[in-house]
Amino acid sequence: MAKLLTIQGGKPLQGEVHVRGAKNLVPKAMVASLLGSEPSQLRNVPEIKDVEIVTNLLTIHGVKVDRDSTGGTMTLDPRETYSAEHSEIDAYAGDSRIPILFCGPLMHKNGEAFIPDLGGCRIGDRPIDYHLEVLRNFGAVVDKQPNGIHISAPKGLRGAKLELPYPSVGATEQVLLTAVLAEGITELKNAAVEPEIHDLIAILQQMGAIITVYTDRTIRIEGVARLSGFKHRAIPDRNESASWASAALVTQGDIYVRGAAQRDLTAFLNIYRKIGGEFEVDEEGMRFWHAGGPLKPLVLETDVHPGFMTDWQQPMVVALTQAHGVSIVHETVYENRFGFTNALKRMGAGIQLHRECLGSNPCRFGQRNFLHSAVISGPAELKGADIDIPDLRGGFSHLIAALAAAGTSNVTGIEIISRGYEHFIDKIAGLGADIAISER
Ligand SMILES: CC(=O)N[C@H]1[C@@H](OP(=O)(O)OP(=O)(O)OC[C@H]2O[C@@H](n3ccc(=O)[nH]c3=O)[C@H](O)[C@@H]2O)O[C@H](CO)[C@@H](O)[C@@H]1O
Ligand SMILES: C=C(OP(=O)(O)O)C(=O)O
Repeated sequence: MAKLLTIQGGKPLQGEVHVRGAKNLVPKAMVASLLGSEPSQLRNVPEIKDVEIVTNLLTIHGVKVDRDSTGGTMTLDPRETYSAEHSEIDAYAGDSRIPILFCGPLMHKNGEAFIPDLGGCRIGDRPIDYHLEVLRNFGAVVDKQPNGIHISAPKGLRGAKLELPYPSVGATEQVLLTAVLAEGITELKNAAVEPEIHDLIAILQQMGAIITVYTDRTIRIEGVARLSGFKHRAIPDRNESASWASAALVTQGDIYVRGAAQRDLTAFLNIYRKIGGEFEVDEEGMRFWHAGGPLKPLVLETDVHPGFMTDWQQPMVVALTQAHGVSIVHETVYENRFGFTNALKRMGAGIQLHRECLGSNPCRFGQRNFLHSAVISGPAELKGADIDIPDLRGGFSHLIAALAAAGTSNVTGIEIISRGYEHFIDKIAGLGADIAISER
């Protein structure tokens, strides 16, 4: 039965939440364990849906995955890996984007892989052309099938000179996970350099890989014949941290995020301070609060790292609905990431979407028919509404808006949020929100 979350808004969120390992790193570290000839250990693993999906996918390929019940420590033993049945793999079609990253590791282990159709948030077309192009350059043969792709390496995988058209996070990870055991040297230009990529590189280096990152977005990988296991503590989830920080700001609250790391939030914190949020840092985490006085409008463009991340855009848009004046947000990473603003408008927010680029960052969407710039006029008095969650970050931003709004919101589709936010209902309740869960 589907769950209904009822929120009585208007209470400042106050207290502490604990953020564990990053959704955008942990499942990939789990995939990396497949490359090893020995078991690996991953710490700081959150209980989120994407981890569960990847656990199941690894298990049907013969990897033994165990985790302790509370501490978040996972062991992954890939010594008896085999090719899973298509019918078993099909069960995971449409669930997550991570299966595409099984290509390289499974080809190295089994000579072939079947990858189900991908899921993930519907925030644009999300093609996998860069992934397939780099894999073909390594020598892979790709066969598109009705419900996925079959990929094989009849002549083995060889290092290649590669350049991405855009610094895609997933395609960069695809190259790393394939090149480390490919024969010879791989050079990747225009690579993504997000903190989660650096964490994955640290993991692969522990396993025995030789990887050099240059300052000009070039990554060089010298293939090795064998990799061992790793023991690693996953970096904290900077997107979850930014979401709680935004929740503190919008509800005029005060939240200590245990586990948050300042280093990976630089671009977010600059904007947070400009709009009127405050933060302080200690060894264990970060405290975020509303500094008092009216929030200030601003101009914001999303970008690849080290820019303002696209996954921070949605909670920040909710904060900007409360700023006194007109703000502009130019989304340059995904062509269709403002769908969540429809519900905010129904709640009373003043938001207009435009096809033009309202900003100066180079953007692939300006000459095309995409509503990828937003003009936000505030402050708006938000009112509770019925909301069906459309995607992960947009969905969490709806919760923030409902928590700040006057009156009652009835929220469905909250299962989507558990793909990336661990125990979020308990956390919101623990911060003093007036919420109830029922079945419908
Ligand atoms: C599980 C995970 O880590 N998800 C993150 C990852 O997604 P993901 O790795 O899917 O995002 P990418 O960096 O690959 O996508 C960036 C852009 O490149 C385009 N593209 C990508 C691949 C491709 O083959 N062809 C192509 O055109 C995409 O459509 C998008 O416009 O990085 C995004 C950008 O930081 C984040 O929002 C997601 O939270
Ligand atoms: C877009 C996101 O995730 P995914 O790539 O898993 O869909 C996200 O985490 O906001």
